[in-house]
Amino acid sequence: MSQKYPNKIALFDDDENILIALKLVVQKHYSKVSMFSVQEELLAALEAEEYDVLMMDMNYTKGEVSGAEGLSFLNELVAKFPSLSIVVMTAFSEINLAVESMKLGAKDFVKKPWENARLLKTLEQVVQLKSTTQELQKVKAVQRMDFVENAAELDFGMIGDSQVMRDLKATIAQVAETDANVLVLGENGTGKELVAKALHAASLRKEEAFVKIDLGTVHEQLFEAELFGAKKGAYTGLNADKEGRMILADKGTLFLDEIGNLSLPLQAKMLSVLQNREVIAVGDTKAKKIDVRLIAATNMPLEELLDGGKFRQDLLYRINTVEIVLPPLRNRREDIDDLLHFFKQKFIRKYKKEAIEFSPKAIDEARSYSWPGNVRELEHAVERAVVLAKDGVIYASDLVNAAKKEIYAGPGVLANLNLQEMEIALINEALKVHRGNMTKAAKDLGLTRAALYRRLEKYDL
Ligand SMILES: Nc1ncnc2c1ncn2[C@@H]1O[C@H](COP(=O)(O)OP(=O)(O)OP(=O)(O)O)[C@@H](O)[C@H]1O
Repeated sequence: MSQKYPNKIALFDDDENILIALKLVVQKHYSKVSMFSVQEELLAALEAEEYDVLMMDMNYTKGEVSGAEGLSFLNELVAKFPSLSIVVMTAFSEINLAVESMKLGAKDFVKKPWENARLLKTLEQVVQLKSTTQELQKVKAVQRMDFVENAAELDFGMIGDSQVMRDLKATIAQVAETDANVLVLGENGTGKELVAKALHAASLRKEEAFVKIDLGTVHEQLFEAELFGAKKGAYTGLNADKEGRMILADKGTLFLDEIGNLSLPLQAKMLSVLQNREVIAVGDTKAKKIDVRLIAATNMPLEELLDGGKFRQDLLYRINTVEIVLPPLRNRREDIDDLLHFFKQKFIRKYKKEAIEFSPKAIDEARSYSWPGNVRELEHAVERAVVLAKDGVIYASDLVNAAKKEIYAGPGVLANLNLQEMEIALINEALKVHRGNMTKAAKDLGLTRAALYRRLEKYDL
């Protein structure tokens, strides 16, 4: 290295001799190197100006050997300065401490006594990694904004670079221009509607209407009037002709969501409309021709849909010329990071917030969480975390734990309906979320501290 890197490096050790020895090695290669031996001074300096890398000794307190104090200080630094890259120094025998530090968010470690060349190599790699990540993030952020604005030309506004997502985008591009009917399958919140819109936006019908009908919410008796329209006076209270939504979709795309909810009699009606490509409004005698591209979606697996004759096979064959299956988020975890950052930026803009970062632990936990509500759950979790974020950091407890808690209390997902067992489960969950903090757990549970203690005793928790 002949030239100096323009990066700012902070060195932290309570042994001044070590600090000086370190500085002598590092300052030849970096334009600014500062030494700190007192925690408070280091914190003040990091707050006052931005450093790129901090190299810190994990056993900085004289006589302190467990490293616990070092870990807790590291934790504080990671949370307070998420964009600072931290390299820890540990004694040769303390590989566990180095591993623990990396888990908490340190970028690398150097063993003491150190070899100069190795130490500089580590530092150089960390600095380079940091600038590459920053560059990539910038490029990606710009690209993503374009995706949203130019969905059809670019990436359909669909975030995710996993193999599954790449294949999906290729399929969309391939199928969109044909007029083939498409059936989109996937759990709730996996992005089925987004796929339907992408198909429309990339199709030759993109200038025409995209009409969504949620079959889960259309009232059985109003189905025909809603879909096919109704003539004035066809039923009490109808004082003017009512345009059916299928007519609105003429020449465009009709998106039938929750197709699995359609009753058998309505399936028969739908089938005849699709076969004849015409609808008859309620109270009318004349049929109207319609030209729609049909996209249907359901969160039921196909076998379940067909199980026990709940869904007509002939209708299925009409709507599933092409099938697109969206896997749950837990099966494409590579997309989680991209989604987290995308939604964070989206909500920072929406709520006009200053820069916000995720703590490394928040990202780690988000990567391993199962996201039963898929992308929608992740989007909501990030939105809530952005709104509530303090000091520009989203912690794991604000993101994943909060999401888990919401799911836990949500309807239809309870493991069982036994009140006592649910009470125990909720108490355990609250204690976990608040890391054993009784006051906060009690508040969340809607109990006084005393009432919580009584229950802990009662259930022997
Ligand atoms: N790959 C993705 N990139 C960006 N946003 C996504 C992605 N997938 C889903 N979303 C967003 O997640 C939310 C849920 O997606 P969408 O409504 O398309 O899911 P869905 O499968 O149709 O859900 P449901 O079955 O509950 O109707 C939407 O806000 C959508 O924009």
